[in-house]
Amino acid sequence: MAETTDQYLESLNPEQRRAVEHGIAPDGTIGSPLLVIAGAGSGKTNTLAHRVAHLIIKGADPRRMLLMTFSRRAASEMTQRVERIARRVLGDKAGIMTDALTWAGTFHGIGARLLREYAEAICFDPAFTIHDREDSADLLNLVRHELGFSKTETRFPTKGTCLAIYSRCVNAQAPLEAVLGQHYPWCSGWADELKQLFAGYVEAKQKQNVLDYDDLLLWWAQMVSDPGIAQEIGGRFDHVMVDEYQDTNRLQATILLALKPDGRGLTVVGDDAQSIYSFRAATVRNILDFPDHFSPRAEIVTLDRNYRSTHPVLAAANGVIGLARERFTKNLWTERCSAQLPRLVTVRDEADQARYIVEQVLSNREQGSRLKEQAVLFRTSSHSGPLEVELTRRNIPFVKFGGLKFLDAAHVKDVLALLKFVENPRDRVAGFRVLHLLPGIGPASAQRILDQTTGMADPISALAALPMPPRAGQDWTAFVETLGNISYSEWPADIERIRLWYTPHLERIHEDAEMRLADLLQLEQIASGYPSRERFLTELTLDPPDATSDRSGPPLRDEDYLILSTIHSAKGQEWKSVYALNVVDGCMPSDLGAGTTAELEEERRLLYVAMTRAKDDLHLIVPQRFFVHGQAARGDRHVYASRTRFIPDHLVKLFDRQTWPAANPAARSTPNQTVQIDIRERMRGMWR
Ligand SMILES: Nc1ncnc2c1ncn2[C@@H]1O[C@H](COP(=O)(O)OP(=O)(O)OP(=O)(O)O)[C@@H](O)[C@H]1O
Repeated sequence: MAETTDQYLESLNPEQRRAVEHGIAPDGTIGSPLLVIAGAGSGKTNTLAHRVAHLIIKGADPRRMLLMTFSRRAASEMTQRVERIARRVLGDKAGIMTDALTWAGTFHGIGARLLREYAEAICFDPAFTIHDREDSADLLNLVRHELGFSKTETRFPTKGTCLAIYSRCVNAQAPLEAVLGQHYPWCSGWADELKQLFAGYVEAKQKQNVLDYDDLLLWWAQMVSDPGIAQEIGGRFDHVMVDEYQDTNRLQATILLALKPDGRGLTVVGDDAQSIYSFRAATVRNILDFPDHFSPRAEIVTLDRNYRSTHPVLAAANGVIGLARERFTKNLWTERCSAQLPRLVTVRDEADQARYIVEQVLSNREQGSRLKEQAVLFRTSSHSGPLEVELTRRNIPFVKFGGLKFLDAAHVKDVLALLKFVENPRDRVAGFRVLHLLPGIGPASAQRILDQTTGMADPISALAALPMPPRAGQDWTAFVETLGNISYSEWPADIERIRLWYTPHLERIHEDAEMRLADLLQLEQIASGYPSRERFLTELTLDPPDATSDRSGPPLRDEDYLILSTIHSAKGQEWKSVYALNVVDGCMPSDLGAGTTAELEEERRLLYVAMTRAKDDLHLIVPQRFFVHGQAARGDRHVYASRTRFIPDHLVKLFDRQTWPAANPAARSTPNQTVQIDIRERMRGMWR
């Protein structure tokens, strides 16, 4: 039976309830801005979902709500939660109302939609395609060659570095010189050339009608710098809500302020202690400065009761974050008691680390805990290698999040490139990739073909009219025919046509064609869930599916499997048991992140994020030696490691310290190190 009063709010604590009910007046006037500082596991997601549901129940129009989350998955989970809450009052009408929440998505995704809608007002062609990071680096590289910078005597920064510099300037809205000085001092001597390169890059993008990731925010920010457009877009939404605000950058803050200059109807939620995306120029200042942008100041609600973790787990996490240099949120508290301290486990090396985890995971499963309730977290995707081998050997299914993405695979990129090329035939990066697939067409002829066609009014017809390249033969005819068919076919039939065209090339290029073909079928499956080619390409480029089931084969949805995830991808999630790999200096903090104080602080927050994912059971594992990653495939360089500096001696008492396996001298004697034979000497002796 439907609830009549606000019973659905009764499960909330007083602070959560204050955040949910803030500024909702019976006469429908829109309330003042709200900042919710929500500690880990304090019910941030739950609170935001209740707020949206409460707004809908009290009569707000879901079509006039803009809800921005960190990933598309988070947006759809949020919408489902809203529906579940609203259903208690609205019954079946709840589904209709939440289906009308069409403006829920990521900042970049929403930006892309608005730019298409307002393209005319900003003199832009709405049929633009979006370059992912790799496409952007390729285009930048092309411009770098054209300007002759790749042939400089001293080494010009690589395409990846150039893109990172460009991206930071754009997102942090900082001048090139400042970015070079602060983050890339070794590139400071190239400031003039980099400026030329970036100017050329911007020109190339415009000519080809492509935008990169950063452009989606940059163009959006530029668009709303026009007060008329800002008012028009801002006026479409009564409520603008942003989750994970600690991981937004300056451009995103600029956009929000332009949409809602007086802050009415604006809600942002976040936790400064979990800010882990500064490499994307996210700044924790956004959340700290938010209240003072408005007059009167934004209302602040702090959620500091943690519902997720037991007291000992939380005490250890509080201990780690308590040593942070700058802190704004208070310590979290919980009522969940337990006698089990988190474990700090010393193992000999990464192989033992993997064995320890398997032993624990299986013993938990024996005791009734599903694999899915357990997660192994790591700083960098490559750290899980030895564990993946052990899991595969022991037949334990797992799914890995973070690291290599499905869409990074060459064959998936090939198919998407053709789709992108049909969508926007001026996109030279896509065109180049596709032409390069044809036998007999090398880089020079691909460039020549694009030169002859991309400037034409109808590049695809122009391409079809070109004389057949001498060495391409029948492959050329099939290609041109396919292009023609796709540009007129109905979505999602296009993608099947492309697969049929691509299959012989796949078989020619890759030995393991059969496996790769399975990925393409999966891509087709994903595509059928999107209403149009444009939406499919946009959404997929902006927020690619990130699970790879690696060697274990793709598990079915309702099967049980262990979760492996980078800490970054574990954001917002929780598990009964959590195992953190390589809690040693060099991994946490990572060697790469141990430069500046700010970087080091972010590494500390990463460990905090990992620890606060655990509900009952937390294992931090410290291998005494580990292999240095990034060396040649079978390199065997290893280093001796020490416990992370983020857990100094005085915090160790918060943990149950263990050594695994328990010392057993008979079973595991260390090799006798006294010299018995000197083989090197023998070898030399052979030639004397
Ligand atoms: N009022 C409440 N009463 C009981 N349980 C709650 C309450 N609010 C939240 N929880 C529970 O607390 C846990 C954490 O909630 P949620 O995932 O919303 O936290 P979060 O703040 O988003 O966490 P994080 O920022 O660490 O990702 C969930 O299991 C949720 O069901």
